[in-house]
Order: sequence, then structure tokens, then C-alpha cells
Amino acid sequence: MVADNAADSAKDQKESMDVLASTRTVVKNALEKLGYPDEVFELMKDPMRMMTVRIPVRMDDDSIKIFTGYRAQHNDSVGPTKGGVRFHPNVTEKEVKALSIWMSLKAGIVDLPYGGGKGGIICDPREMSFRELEGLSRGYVRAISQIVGPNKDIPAPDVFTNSQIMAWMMDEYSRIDEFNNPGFITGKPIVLGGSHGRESATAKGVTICINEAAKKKGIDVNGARVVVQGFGNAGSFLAKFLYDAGAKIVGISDAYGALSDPDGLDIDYLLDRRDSFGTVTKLFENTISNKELLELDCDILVPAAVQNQITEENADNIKASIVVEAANGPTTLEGTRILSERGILLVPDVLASSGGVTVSYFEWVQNNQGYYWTAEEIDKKLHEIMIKSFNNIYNTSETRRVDMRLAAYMVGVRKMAEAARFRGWV
Ligand SMILES: NC(=O)C1=CN([C@@H]2O[C@H](COP(=O)(O)OP(=O)(O)OC[C@H]3O[C@@H](n4cnc5c(N)ncnc54)[C@H](O)[C@@H]3O)[C@@H](O)[C@H]2O)C=CC1
Ligand SMILES: O=C(O)CCC(=O)C(=O)O
Repeated sequence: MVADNAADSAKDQKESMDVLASTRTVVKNALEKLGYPDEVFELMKDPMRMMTVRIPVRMDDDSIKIFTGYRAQHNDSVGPTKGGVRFHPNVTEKEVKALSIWMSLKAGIVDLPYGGGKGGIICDPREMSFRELEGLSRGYVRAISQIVGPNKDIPAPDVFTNSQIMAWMMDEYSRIDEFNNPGFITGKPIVLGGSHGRESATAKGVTICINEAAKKKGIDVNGARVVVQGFGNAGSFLAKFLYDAGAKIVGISDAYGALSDPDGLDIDYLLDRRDSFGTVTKLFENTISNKELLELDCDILVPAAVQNQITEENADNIKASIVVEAANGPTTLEGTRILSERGILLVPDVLASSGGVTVSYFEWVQNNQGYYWTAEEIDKKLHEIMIKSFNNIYNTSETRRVDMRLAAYMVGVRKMAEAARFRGWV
């Protein structure tokens, strides 16, 4: 079962698992490498704005339940802030802050005119009805409406949120604003101004990074053994793309356990059986744990679920020669160090998972211009951006002799730091 929020907070206290502290450490290192003074770090170590909201929702049994939500806006020196909203029982304030910093870095890496934002609500949508989820989504938008908007801060999907939730949120914002405002949020259904390719964009971006990383390591993706942790939006599309490319998916997982087969799993069958929260393992008896999954024999490992999965405790046991982070924050700093020392090519989250926000940007541009592109046009634009970004960071890592995570942070912070300087903030 998923740990409760108190247990997760206790885990967060442990220095190495504190995603905000470790993000700050790498941001500081990146700024120092680039020669920026301390005040730039002081500006970037926290979101410029953090809002905590209490959201009352009438539940199906007629009781009123009060939920806690957050919206963090890291830095708007480059443009409006942007990033997803997570519905999960383990959401914490620190996590949302770190996630907003990662969004700023992603925008810098793929060169979008945004800063980073992120939201979260402490709830378990798997235990809520459709109607309760609608009430929660609308209540959240009412609570944060003053600080968000198409030119201020633009939400999107993340863990356990989807296009239906984006549609309710867009509708609620449009009612408050008194006109139809599709550019308020991305990841919407196509009929409401969503973009072709957004649903699979994160996985598409990860796939492109895997192909590039595999070339560097001399691995052929066709026939490669791949393990994917998480079978939701990012993980399931990714497993399908790689399966169709001839890879052998030897392990997949969800929050309840993992499935493995050294001869390769039937991904089409599993996709057919998964539910809307990316749960599939409950249907099987011969499951293994997520911990065992990460240590399976494979060529490519893709954590595509939650943070703090590869740590000092298991990094030595990882068998893959390439680790590509589809999830946000799946590897701790100690885990990163151990993988790097072992010569494992680690493609960091802020690069690997940036395909999602890239196509969200395309969605926002299409909403703003009222003219829509084809799936082929979106795909081509995404490919160009991801390949250029991968090579930029790989080359930075080689020339500056730093690991891929530090290289990505160096590329990610630079534009934001320059914009803040020109504005006269630092
Ligand atoms: N959806 C998007 O566009 C983007 C998602 N990401 C990141 O990718 C990761 C996955 O997100 P989505 O696929 O969108 O979420 P999702 O809600 O569609 O799926 C989450 C998957 O992770 C599994 N999971 C949840 N808790 C787990 C745990 N403790 N251990 C193992 N598995 C667990 C769920 O069972 C499900 O299979 C997250 O870290 C998210 O922040 C990053 C960029 C964009
Ligand atoms: O699509 C977006 O705007 C944000 C996606 C996101 O939340 C992420 O990359 O972590």
C-alpha cells in the first residue's frame, strides 16, 4: 500500500531523501560552476510564491471534507510559471516546492518562455468518486484563481490527474473569468483545445532520450531489456513505444507491486487491463516488489513513478547500464553519485521528462493563436527540441567534466539567472 502522509513526512526528514534540500544543493553547485554570485542562489533556492489552500468538498455521503492543497511559483523572470498538479496522499509542501524548481529547470533546458510552477493536493483520488473529484478540482481552482491564469501561471496534469480533471479546472476558471479561457491550463481533451500528442508527450520525450543515450552506449534499443517502474501516463506509453520498437520489457510496476518476465511481458495485454490510475498488478498473483523490480537484470531502467527510488541503499545493485528518469526526482544525490561512479549513464528527470511541458507549451501557443497543428507537426517539433536538448546537456557534461544531472542544472538555470539579472533583481 502507499504510505500515509505522516510516514512520508518522516521519511522526508532524512537528509538524503529531502528532495528540496538536494535540489538546492545541485542548483547551488550549478550556479557556482557558472560563476553567479550568492544572491542568485538566494533568489532561486525557494519559490517566489507559495500558496496553501484549504478546499471544502461535499462528499457523496453528504459530509464535508476539507482537503489541503498547494501551488508553488518558483520564478517568473523568464515568463509565466508553468507546471502540473498532483493528487496524491503523500503530497508535501517541500515536495511541491522542489517540483516547482524542477519545472523552472525543465523550461530552461528545452528553452521555453516560462518559469516553473507546481501544485498538489493531499488526497487519494483512487478512493474518491467522479463527482467528488470534480468538486475537489473545481474547489482547488477557486482557491488559487487569483494567482493563476494564462499569463501568470498555467497548470497541467501530473500524478493521478488527467485530461478530465484539466477540463473541470478549465471550465471553473472560465466561469470565474467570465469567458472561455482554454490557455489557462494544458493537458485538456482535444475537443476543449487540447493538443495532439500531449497525452503521450512525456513518454515520447523519454523515448527520444533513451534512443540518444543508447547510441552513446552502443546499445540497440531493438532487443534491449527494459524495466519500467510505474504504469501510468508516463510509464505505460513509454513501455508501449519501446515494445513497438522491439525492446523486451522485462519488468513493469505500479503502486501495489511489480510484474517481471525475463522473456518479455505482453505490453498490449497489460495496457488493456490497466485501470485509469495505472494499476494492473493487482490482477496477478506472481508479483514482486518495486524494490526487486529496480534491481532486475536489464539494459535500460526507467523509473516513471515517484521520487526517492534509487538511493544509496540500492544504487550498487542496479544492473542497467542506462537509467533514464521519466519520474521527477527518482534518484537521490547519493544514488546519483554511485551510479555515475559505476559508469552508468543517468539521464536526469529535468531533461528526460521535459517532453510533457514542451507539448504543453505547444498547446498553450495553439490556444493563444486559435490555430491548431497536426499530430505530425507536433511530433516533429518535439523531436527536434528533445534531440537538441539531450546533446546540449551530454556535451556540457563531457566538456565541463560533470555528471549529466549537474550539466542539466547548469543549462537549466542559466536563462533564468540572466533574465533575473536583466530585470535588475539580482
Ligand atoms: N504526466 C506528465 O506529463 C508528467 C509526469 N512526470 C512524472 O512522471 C511520474 C509519473 O507520472 P504520471 O505517469 O503522470 O502519473 P500517473 O498517475 O499517470 O501514474 C503513476 C504511476 O505510478 C504508480 N505509483 C504511484 N505511487 C507509486 C509508488 N509509491 N511506487 C511505485 N509506483 C507507484 C501508479 O500506480 C501509476 O502506475 C511522476 O514522477 C510525474 O511527476 C514528469 C513529467 C510530466
Ligand atoms: O505539462 C506541463 O506543463 C507540466 C508537466 C509537469 O508537471 C512536469 O514536467 O513535471
